[in-house]
Amino acid sequence: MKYQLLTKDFSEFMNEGLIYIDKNGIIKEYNEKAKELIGIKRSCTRSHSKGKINKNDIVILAYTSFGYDKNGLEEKDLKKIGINLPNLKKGDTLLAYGKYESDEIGKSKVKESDILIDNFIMDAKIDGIKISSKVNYLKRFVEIKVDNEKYRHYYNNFFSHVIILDKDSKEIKFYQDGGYTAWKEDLKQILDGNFYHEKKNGCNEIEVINKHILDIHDKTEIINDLINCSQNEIVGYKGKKSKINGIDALCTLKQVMRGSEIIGAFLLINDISRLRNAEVQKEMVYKKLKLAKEALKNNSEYAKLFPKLIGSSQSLLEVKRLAYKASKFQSNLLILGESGTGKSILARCIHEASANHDMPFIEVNCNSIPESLMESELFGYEKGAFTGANQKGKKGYFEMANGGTLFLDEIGDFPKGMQVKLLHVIQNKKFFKVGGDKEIQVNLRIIVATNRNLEKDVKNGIFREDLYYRINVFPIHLPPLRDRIVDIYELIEFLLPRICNRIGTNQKHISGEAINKIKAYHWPGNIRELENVLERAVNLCEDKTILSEHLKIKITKKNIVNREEYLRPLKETMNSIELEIIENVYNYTNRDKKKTMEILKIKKTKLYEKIKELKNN
Ligand SMILES: Nc1ncnc2c1ncn2[C@@H]1O[C@H](COP(=O)(O)OP(=O)(O)OP(=O)(O)O)[C@@H](O)[C@H]1O
Repeated sequence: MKYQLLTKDFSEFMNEGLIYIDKNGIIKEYNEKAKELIGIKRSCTRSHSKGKINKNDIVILAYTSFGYDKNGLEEKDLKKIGINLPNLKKGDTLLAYGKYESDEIGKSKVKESDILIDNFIMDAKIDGIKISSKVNYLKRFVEIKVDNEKYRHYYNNFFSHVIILDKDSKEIKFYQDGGYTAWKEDLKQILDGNFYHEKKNGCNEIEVINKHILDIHDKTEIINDLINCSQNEIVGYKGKKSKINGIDALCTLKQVMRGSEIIGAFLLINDISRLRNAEVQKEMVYKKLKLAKEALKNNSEYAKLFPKLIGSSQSLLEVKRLAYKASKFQSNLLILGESGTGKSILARCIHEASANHDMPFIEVNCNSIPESLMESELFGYEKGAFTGANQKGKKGYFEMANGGTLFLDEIGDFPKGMQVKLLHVIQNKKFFKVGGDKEIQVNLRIIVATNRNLEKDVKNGIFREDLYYRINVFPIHLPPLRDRIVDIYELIEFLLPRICNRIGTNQKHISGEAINKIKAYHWPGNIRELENVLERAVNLCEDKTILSEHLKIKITKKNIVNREEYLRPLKETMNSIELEIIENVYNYTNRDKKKTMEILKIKKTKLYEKIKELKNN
């Protein structure tokens, strides 16, 4: 087969990292994405010169998951800074400090991986210097603070943060930054006495073109395959799951031919670490849910009772608790919540959990019935009651629901003229059919729902006050999706397979980046909108994984106006809105500064200023 090498210009547009080597293993092309993924190019905020560690230098380290680094430390290496932790396990979070090759005993703090907390912090003082290290699992950053200088790093799967202070001056002589494996700056290498590179404030890049691939990369399986492929030892492959510099990636290898001669090979790297990250986060949510459930042990029945009502956030558990209580007695209920939050589904769940679950559940959408037909639809009519009526007469919804539940959705749209009749029947459980003279007695539960502010409607004279008090005996408020965004994982897990089945397509997964986009959005249409967006994405996505570009949602100003925090100077509010927009877009572009500036049409100085502000928040 004949392959043409992609031109440089084109490769810079690619979403995948691309590395091309000739048959001698010399790197001829290394696109921007590959540099970014491997950390060949990194942006540093502070400078330090090239150097190596010396006896009595102070080492401060913060490992999110000990032992997960390639070439990383082993427990025995920690002894070099006076730390002895024989029970330290792979994956534990480790915060520690100590002096290199000194007799002094270092200090450490360890958190096992299955203990769930939001922050893990260690504060200390060493030789009069205040140090503080912290892992924030929610925002996924790890930070070391020396006096008041903060070194923060955001991570996907793990990060090993290190700062070294000079024994005499106590100045920072080394700090860890992204891409440390490519820069050969793993702590193990440093503690073994190897030199670390100089860092310049701004963009730092390792020269890779015309270097041998093994000068830049270790001889891992994938790099070995690349060399073998360029030498025709293997033909290549597509989409193999592998690790490159600790990043989970799908790797594709192809030979490059000129005529019939093999002149090299290229490696395409598709970063899937974010997907893994989403998995990890999902797992954390599940674990938190488990803890929450344990905390609510006494009432655990209701958590299990409504499996159709997906979500385990605190606020939804509270809804389930109330709904469980409500299902156990025959009182009328009012369900409040924005459109698409699941009011209908909740009403049905309550009916199904009640003693009368095998009796009818009748759902009526009040705004779909013309006012002129409302009475006959609700209460039925006798034969010949009016022209055009059914000869035999008809049962109304109240009679149909007898013994079970009548669910009146959109009660806020109930015509004013009919409200008094509704009040009567709710109070007395008795009514007359249209054209009838016999009062009919029913025994049923009435659940009403609305997305309107009924209190306001009462004030404005649109809704009868007496009816409002009658139906507001037991209100349940369903929170909007944006206020229980942790439920997004379970909802997607529930909805996606159903949508795929319905459409008749293969099951799809969702990328971590897409989940981030979903989480950043405000979901004015709630779960109904989420269903629609996912369905559209399934239709647009030709592969197995839904990417953020398949999600047709926009993070607009409209999404953020629904706030009650404006009682302060306008300038402050505007600043925080601006910050929020920048943060959203920055996260949306996967922390791509260039893209963020392009989208927002802002200058570099402004973006950097705002990012700094975000970091300090
Ligand atoms: N917690 C949930 N778990 C699973 N699906 C849900 C949940 N909440 C809502 N849905 C789904 O979202 C869609 C909208 O829900 P539903 O019709 O119950 O909302 P609603 O609040 O009654 O909306 P409206 O006010 O517009 O009538 C439905 O397809 C429903 O199945």
